[in-house]
Amino acid sequence: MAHRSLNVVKAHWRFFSTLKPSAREVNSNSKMELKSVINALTRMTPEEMHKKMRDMVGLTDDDMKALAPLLDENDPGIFEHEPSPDDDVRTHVQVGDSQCLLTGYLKRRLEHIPGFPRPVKETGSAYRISSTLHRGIGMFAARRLKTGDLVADERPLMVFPMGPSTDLNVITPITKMTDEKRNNLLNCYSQEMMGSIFERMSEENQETFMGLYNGRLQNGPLLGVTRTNGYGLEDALKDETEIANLLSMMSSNNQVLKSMIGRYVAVFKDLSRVNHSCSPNVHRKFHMATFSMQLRAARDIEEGEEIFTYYTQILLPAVDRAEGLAPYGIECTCRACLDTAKSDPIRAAVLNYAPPALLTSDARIDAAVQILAKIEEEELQASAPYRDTLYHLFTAYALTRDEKSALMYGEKLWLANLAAGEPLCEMFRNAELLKKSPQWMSAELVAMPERLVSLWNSS
Ligand SMILES: C[S@@+](CC[C@H](N)C(=O)[O-])C[C@H]1O[C@@H](n2cnc3c(N)ncnc32)[C@H](O)[C@@H]1O
Repeated sequence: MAHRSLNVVKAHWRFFSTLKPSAREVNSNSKMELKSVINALTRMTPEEMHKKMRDMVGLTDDDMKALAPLLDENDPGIFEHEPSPDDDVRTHVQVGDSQCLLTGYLKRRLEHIPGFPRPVKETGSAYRISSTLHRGIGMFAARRLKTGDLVADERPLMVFPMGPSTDLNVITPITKMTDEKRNNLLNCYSQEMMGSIFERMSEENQETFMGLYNGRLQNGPLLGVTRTNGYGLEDALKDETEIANLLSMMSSNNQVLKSMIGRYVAVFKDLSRVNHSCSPNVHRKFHMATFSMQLRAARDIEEGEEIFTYYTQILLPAVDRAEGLAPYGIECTCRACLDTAKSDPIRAAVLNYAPPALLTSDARIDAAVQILAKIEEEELQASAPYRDTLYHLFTAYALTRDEKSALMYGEKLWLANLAAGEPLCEMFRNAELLKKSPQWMSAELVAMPERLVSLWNSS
């Protein structure tokens, strides 16, 4: 519950930190009074600000309860880390059927999650795995899926660390090597790690693993399969202590090595069959609490449509995407790669779009609406600018009190957050809640500066 309230407060804080410039624009007559109100607001702690706003707009305790995000079932809770000598020692850990090689720190972090591992969700046969025409095996929607629907939730066959351990005896000589020597050494090291994980897998999982596509035969059987099929788990599962250790002791500026330390890769039975598209139709997100990766529909998907994720950054120009896909042996033939003259400028516009803190002028709203249209036309709903643009449009229309447009964008925002696995999504789950959101409440006040000042003075 404390978590929920904190999340609401954080959302309020995020909104109010954008309030200052627009409130000044709204009515220059009450500029001085407004300025002092807003100065006072920005000096408050989030808790104080939250209480003040509640009192001013007359929200009841029931309203606040309804507004609080539902319990985040994937929340792993807080971990107070007590340093221990085995923090950086790697040990084999089995989670369900998954075989993992994790540091002592990460093992303890997982064990600290209440109910770990929490159950993986049933997806009710939302997908099937079968052959594609030109991309080997792929994943397909077995029924119609709506934006935000869960497509798959799966534990990995194996999880292994990307980099060497941060033991000084290992790191120091590595940082002094030439690129070629270092790569060779890291390959041998990774082969060894992979072997030790593989031999612990059940026979069935070993067979499944070896049946996955190997597009990197030059890396050998185990490492080849892993590099073809592994998903980087990024911030969802990482060892912060290894990263902090490395940064404090490494004088070398080797970015590749730095990006590997503390990071993990996971290989899956079904999720590793999902092919790449530069306009992917799902989000993927790993959750520590269930120790599983979820795919959710980023837009509506028809029955029989292929499910696509991304293997490279989708907003980059086609030539840069091709570079990212080359190690997978992929020459992408998606619509965007076939018509780069049309697609590249659209993606550049989306990538470079930086909405002002508040969009309240017509010209700014028009610019955001146009960017949103480009995102939808180019099918980039799985990219971060989609949610950002929806958030800004919802806020702008709430502030300009265009209820119909605000609710339309608010609902899209809720679905987009749900699809991305963003825990705050529940705050916007229906029109009633949208109308009690901080954005909506502030619209009432900012649109009438005199009322804001008098309410402020009386509350
Ligand atoms: C993780 S696997 C995906 C499943 C794979 N298709 C299979 O048959 O198991 C990655 C490999 O799939 C193929 N692939 C994935 N996306 C592709 C695409 N857009 N175009 C062509 N091949 C693709 C490439 O061979 C790539 O190395």
